[in-house]
Amino acid sequence: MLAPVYDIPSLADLRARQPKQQPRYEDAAELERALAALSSRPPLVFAGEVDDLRDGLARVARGEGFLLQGGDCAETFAGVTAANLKNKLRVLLAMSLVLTYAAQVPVLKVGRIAGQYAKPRSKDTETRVIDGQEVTLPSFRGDAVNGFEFTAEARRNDPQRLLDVYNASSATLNLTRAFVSGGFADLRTVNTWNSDFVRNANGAGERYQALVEEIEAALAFMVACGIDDEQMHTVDFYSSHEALLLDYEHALTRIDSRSQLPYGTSGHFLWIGERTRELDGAHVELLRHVQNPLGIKLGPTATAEDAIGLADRLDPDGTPGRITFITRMGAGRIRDVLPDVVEGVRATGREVVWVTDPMHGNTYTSSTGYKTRSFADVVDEVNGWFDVHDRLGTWPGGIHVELTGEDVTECVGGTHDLAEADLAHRYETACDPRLNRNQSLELAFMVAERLRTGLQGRNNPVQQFFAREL
Ligand SMILES: O=C[C@H](O)[C@H](O)COP(=O)(O)O
Ligand SMILES: C=C(OP(=O)(O)O)C(=O)O
Ligand SMILES: [Mn+2]
Repeated sequence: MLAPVYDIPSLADLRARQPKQQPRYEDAAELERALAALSSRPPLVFAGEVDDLRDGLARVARGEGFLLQGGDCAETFAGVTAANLKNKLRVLLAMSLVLTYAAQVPVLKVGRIAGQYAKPRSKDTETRVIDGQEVTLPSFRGDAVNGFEFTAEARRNDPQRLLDVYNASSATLNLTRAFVSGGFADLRTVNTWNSDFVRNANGAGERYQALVEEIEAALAFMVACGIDDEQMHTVDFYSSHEALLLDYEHALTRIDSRSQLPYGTSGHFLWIGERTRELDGAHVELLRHVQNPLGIKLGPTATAEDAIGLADRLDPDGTPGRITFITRMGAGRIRDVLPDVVEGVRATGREVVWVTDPMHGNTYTSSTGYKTRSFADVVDEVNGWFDVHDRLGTWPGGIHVELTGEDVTECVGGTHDLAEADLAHRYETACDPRLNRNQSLELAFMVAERLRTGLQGRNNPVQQFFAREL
């Protein structure tokens, strides 16, 4: 195993590793000026918050917590509005209430928020037919890099956008902190959002009505017992994104003045994507130096050896809460591929967090030409993931979902049974199709059911409480 590392690698070292998925800029001097400006900006998140999240994830790894991570595939600058953020937080908080009740453990709430502006793409260019002519332009790589609009000017990589990412993330974090501590997250209000959902949710509504009523009764009981208002209405909420752009992440990697240790300060939780997780690559090299909790995406070709190699490189001393494996294998592959990976990692004695991303292995193009996902496939992958963990006795530690609080029509299926023909109605994503508000809540209720049935015999804090001798 490698020794722990306490310095920050140079940008030159990272660039020499020829990292994948990085934008090239026409004017190198302009990039350097933007990075110099970024380097002098204050951190977006603080070491103490990052440590708290890592400690929370250590509890998840032990089966004493659950992770809910969700938000847009690609945040956009235009999407930094109070209404958009409020709706996104609302759906995440509503999901988290149901999950907390069902899992009988605290739920860590982590947004794909305040930094999720850069996208790895499968193709470098995009071709469209315009006025009968084929036009080919660079792919959209997220607002951090270029513009979504299909014009040569918009698709030009612009280093100023890195500063815009910082500003947009800062505004988002500011509002998020205000929302989650200012009464918006009050559990009573949150439960009314869930009852609205079940009331309007066709068949699924009846199935989940009882759960909402139980939660309401539990809340009423807590109030009757005199639980203080503060506990009812403040929650912790963390930010996360894929640490894709090395220029940006490097500029925001800082030595914490108290501990003298390096932290990624662009977000609390950083993850390495499926396309950039080579062991000797620049992404692993940068992130192995920071103290943040790290996510690693594992696709359908991942092996136990890959997972163990990454864990050894990124976490040589086995820090609790450091490693989260986010599996995104696809509904058709999860039951075959996941068991070996989980068993291999478990045999090393590591305690990691196992999370399912049921989105990225289930993308296809609809007959109407939209990049979409079927809610049934999402549910199938989640069920497959639960089946594997239940069989192996490992703790299914959390879900990672692309979602929005808006009533978009990007994924088919769900309570309102969206059809491919409906996709055109409100297809607004800048990259991958997201679950809309109802689909997200339905997923939370479905996960809650699985958590409840899988709880038998599990030694969690609630069960310990009831088992304690009086
Ligand atoms: O979000 C994930 C990836 O960026 C995305 O799925 C890639 O999409 P593409 O295949 O359209 O490039
Ligand atoms: C790019 C993403 O995922 P993956 O790396 O798993 O493809 C994503 O989470 O948006
Ligand atoms: Mn995506």
